[in-house]
Amino acid sequence: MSQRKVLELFYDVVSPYSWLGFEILLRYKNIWKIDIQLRPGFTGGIMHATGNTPPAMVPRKGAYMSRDLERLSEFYEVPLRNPSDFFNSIIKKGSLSAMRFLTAVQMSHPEFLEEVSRELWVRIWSEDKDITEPESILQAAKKAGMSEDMAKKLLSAISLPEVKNKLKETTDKAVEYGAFGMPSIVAHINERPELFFGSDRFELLAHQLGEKWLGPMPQKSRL
Ligand SMILES: N[C@@H](CCC(=O)N[C@@H](CS)C(=O)NCC(=O)O)C(=O)O
Repeated sequence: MSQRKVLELFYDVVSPYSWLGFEILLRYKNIWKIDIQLRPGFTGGIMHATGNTPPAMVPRKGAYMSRDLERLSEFYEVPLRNPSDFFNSIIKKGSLSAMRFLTAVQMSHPEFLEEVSRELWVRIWSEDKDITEPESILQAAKKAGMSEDMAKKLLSAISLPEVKNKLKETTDKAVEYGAFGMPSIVAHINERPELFFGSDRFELLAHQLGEKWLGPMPQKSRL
């Protein structure tokens, strides 16, 4: 039996394009028979390490991005909605505590990683809600089906050096692969890691994997 190809998805919940990449890859998981490794990282760390800046810091790119996301939301059926105060929620408040929480989830209860990630995206990129306060993170964990006890325990772990180091290690690994932003997908094809940046390279990724791109909703596709 042929082995599933491994794809690492480096993502950050502050990044709306990461949400698209995450949902699309998961839709294709069994169609392309790929093994997806979710790798929560920190965009701020990648930007710092590579001298890059978030695209929306250029006003014209920010305006384009806002319309781009509206169109992509409809196309991919992911309920993205631009936050009312982009600068405050995305740039100023950011996602460090949320990404440390996801790292703690990954380390101790990886079975919740997918759903807690999604609930954090729903808060920040769909419901225009905070993801930085402890109560906000606990709410996301609860909606993901985690018990309050477990969520509180993981939340108290986010200041531990092991958790901080693991997030840094994941971020550094993405940079080592050549990443300069999020999402970054690393496909292990014929033992060679191939980096794909963004959520708009799926057609190319499919080609490289020797698979078919069936559009945004592959389960519904009649191609
Ligand atoms: N064209 C990409 C854009 C992805 C993107 O802009 N990602 C942001 C974070 S939300 C980033 O890290 N950008 C770095 C860059 O553009 O250099 C897509 O459609 O997914």
